[in-house]
Parts: sequence; C-alpha cells; structure tokens
Amino acid sequence: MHRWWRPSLKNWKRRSRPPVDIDKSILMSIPSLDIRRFTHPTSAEDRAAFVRELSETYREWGFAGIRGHGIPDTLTNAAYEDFEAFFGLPEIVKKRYHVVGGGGARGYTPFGIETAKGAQHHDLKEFWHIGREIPRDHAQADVMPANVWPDEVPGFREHGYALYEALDKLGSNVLSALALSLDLPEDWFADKTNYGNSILRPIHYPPITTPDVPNVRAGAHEDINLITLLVGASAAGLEVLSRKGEWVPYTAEEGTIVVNIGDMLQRLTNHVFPSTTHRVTNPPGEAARQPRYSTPFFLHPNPDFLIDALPQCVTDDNPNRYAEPITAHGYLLERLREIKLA
Ligand SMILES: O=C(O)CCC(=O)C(=O)O
Ligand SMILES: [Fe+2]
Repeated sequence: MHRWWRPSLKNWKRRSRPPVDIDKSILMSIPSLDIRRFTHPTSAEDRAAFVRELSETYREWGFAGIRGHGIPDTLTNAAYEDFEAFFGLPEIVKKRYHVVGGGGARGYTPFGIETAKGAQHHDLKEFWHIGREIPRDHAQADVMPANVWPDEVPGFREHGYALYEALDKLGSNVLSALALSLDLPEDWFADKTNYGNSILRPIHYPPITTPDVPNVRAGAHEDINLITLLVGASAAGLEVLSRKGEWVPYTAEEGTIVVNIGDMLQRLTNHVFPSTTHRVTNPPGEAARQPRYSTPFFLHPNPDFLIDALPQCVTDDNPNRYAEPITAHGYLLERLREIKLA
C-alpha cells in the first residue's frame, strides 16, 4: 500500500486558493455530484462550484459518486446480461478466450490468477478485458492488442463496446473538470487520452461455498490508471479506506457511477489527488452464496504519455515525490508484474 500521507486539504487551500468554506459533510461520507452542472450548466458560477466541489471530494476521498451522467440503464443492463451469460458458460469454453502470454490484456482471465500487490492469496474473481478498437496499423498497435469476442454471446460485443465508449466519454468530462481545478486548460487531457490504453473489465465474483476461505473477493489495492469508472455493481462489498484509516463500505445508489482516482493521476498530481486504497469483501453468512458482478472502466492515458508531476502540484510543502518521469506504458508493465498479470 502507498504511504498514507498526503498534503492536507487545509494546507493546499492556504497555499494556492482564496479561502472557500468547505462543506463539512464531505468529511462524513463520499459525496455524489450531478455532472450536468458541468456538461449542461445553468450558470458559469455553478459550473465553477461543481469543479471546486469535485476537486475537494477527490482530495478528501479519492472517490466520488457521479449522477446525471446520461448513460442509459438499458445499455448498462444489456451489457451486464451479456457479461453474466458469458461467465455462466462452462469453464472449458471460457478458457478458449484466455490469451496465453497476453498478460490478461484482452479476453478472459480465469479464476485464481490476479493477486493484489503484496497479498498472499489470489482474489476470488474471473474477468474479461475489452480494449480500445484502433486500426491495426496504428503506431500503438503493438502495445494495444486487438479485442477478442465470445461467439457464444451475440450481444456481448455490441453492448460491451457501447458501454466502453460511453464510460470513456464520461471519464473525459470528469478529467476536464479536474483539469480546470488544476488551472490547466479544460481540454488538457484530450490529446493525452485520445488513444488511451483503457480497459473495460466485467468481473464475476462467484458464490463462496467453502467456509473460512483466507482469500477475499478483491484484496486491498489501488488502481493503476488515471481514473476508474464503476457502473452497476450487482451487490454490496466495495470498501474504501478513509483518510482516518477506516474501511468505509461504499455502494453507490442506482443511477450513480463511482469514479475514483488511480495511481497514474496520483503520480501526475504529486499526490494532490490520492489514489485511494479499496477492496471487495466477502459477504457474511448465507449472502456469500450470491455471486457478485461489477464492471470497472480503467481510463488510461496514451501509452506514450509521459507521467511527470505537474509543476502546480510541486511546492515546498509537497516536493516532487518522483525522481524521474515514466511513460504510461512503462508504468503499466511495472504494475502488471506486481499483480501477477504479466
Ligand atoms: O468489484 C468492484 O466493485 C471493484 C473492483 C476493483 O476495485 C477493481 O477491479 O479494481
Ligand atoms: Fe480497483
């Protein structure tokens, strides 16, 4: 896990912003914000207030709920139905979509492989990775392999990729708001993420039938990418580590997408936006016999983007924590080895 220190909200504000009253309720639980205040603003003041509130929420939690995103339930539900249909296939069929030596980049990764960094036991999950569709003669094609699609589930490709594109667009809006909060141009991330190596990851956590397993559904970890958007988890279990070091259960309300900061954005912002540790716990008692489905979208920068701390995030109180910049692809490879995917 990362060191749990980061510049306090108070110091950051004192250093770089005029004083603003913070709504103390953000300290109690993870706020949800309506992104229409940014995409369809009723006034410039309210749009600026949204940017401020989003930024404060991330500095405190590294997590936020996003409402008003416009992604229809019909799309999310159709995609989830197809994902569940795939995971319901016999293991021997699913394994045909496991790309041996592919580091789990595309297609199916069976149960028992991914292991949180530093954990003794593997996670209790199987998953699928959908990547960006780019021309096969694209300069980045060697590090962004072609997708594979399961023949057995006819809607999987259409619904899966539609969800990929919808979350990519929503993520870009969140990044635009964060860019403004860092005094960057609103479109600063656009040409750094337009061929980002982003991944949609439908996950199946099967029923837990053996009592007292030492494994957990997903061990405590931080996400690798810039931001993660999590839509429609089918059951409780996600927990977020608060600044005080307490595990806070976080199940978003219907219609709310969970959006959290990953390590690449933490590194770019020199920890001003923290990549918060989270995990998925095993439900107690009989509830453990229910499966859980969830689908995070890991929004990545372009593979050749150089992650170098933004000058406005490096101050006397918060000196640059990284000796050298690193490309997004170099960083990804380092991290995939740690979680036993590469
Ligand atoms: O299943 C979830 O709700 C979260 C999964 C997660 O944190 C991850 O795959 O990185
Ligand atoms: Fe995660």
